[in-house]
Amino acid sequence: MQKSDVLLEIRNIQASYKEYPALNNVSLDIKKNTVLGLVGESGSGKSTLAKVITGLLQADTGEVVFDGEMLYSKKKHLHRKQQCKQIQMVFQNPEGSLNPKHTIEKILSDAMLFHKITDRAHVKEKCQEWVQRMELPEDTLSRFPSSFSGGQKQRIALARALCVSPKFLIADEPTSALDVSVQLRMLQLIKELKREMGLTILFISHDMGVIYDICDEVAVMKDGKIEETGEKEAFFAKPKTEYGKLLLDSVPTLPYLE
Ligand SMILES: Nc1ncnc2c1ncn2[C@@H]1O[C@H](COP(=O)(O)OP(=O)(O)OP(=O)(O)O)[C@@H](O)[C@H]1O
Repeated sequence: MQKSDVLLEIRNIQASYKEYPALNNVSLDIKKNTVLGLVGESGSGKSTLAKVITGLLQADTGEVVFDGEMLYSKKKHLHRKQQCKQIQMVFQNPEGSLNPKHTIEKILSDAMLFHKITDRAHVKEKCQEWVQRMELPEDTLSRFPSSFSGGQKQRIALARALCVSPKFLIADEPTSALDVSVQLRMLQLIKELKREMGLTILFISHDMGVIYDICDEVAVMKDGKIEETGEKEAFFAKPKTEYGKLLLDSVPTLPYLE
């Protein structure tokens, strides 16, 4: 693999909460235009890795290189604003990224104006485009986050993340709180937007059916370490490690595989 094919290089990251070592020498390459599924049991360090990539948590050692540029190393934070624009995140709980006191119009326009995606004269039009793209109700822009269903809130959070035209999206269990039909539509939307926007995605999930549906590659985490990585098809056909095998064996059904 050529270096230029890689969007995000994570090199030897160690990260801890006080004395607790949550990430132990994690290295991972994420290729441009791919969806990498990050799986592993609860507490294995998946969200911690996401926090390090987004800069929410400072790593103790290691480096993160984004699109050939050092994002940070040796506790130094570089290119903070650039990082905010290029790397966006959606969480299991969309409320976390939606200010309850702001209308959806304010939430979307503040993000686009801050990152200079458009100017004041055109921002409302852009907000409206996102409402349509996300198949949200017509009156969405004048409403507050609490007035939407879980699935709608998650689509607003996705619009909030993608309206600033990031290159990289971290999706941390974005569909796990949704019922199955709403979950399927959300996954379809993510796939469509990935194609349209040329996004690279780190998709964290416990659901191996969802991972199979949306990902190109899989990385397995256990106890703060990467156990194995590989192409999705190869992983699902024959995991390289006992733990990978255990994860697949513990899945009762894989509806997306049928
Ligand atoms: N703020 C925190 N303070 C102390 N320990 C934490 C904190 N956040 C996470 N941890 C610990 O770090 C380890 C990794 O947690 P993390 O949330 O990254 O796991 P995860 O793989 O994302 O789990 P899940 O799948 O349940 O979301 C766990 O043992 C967790 O208890």
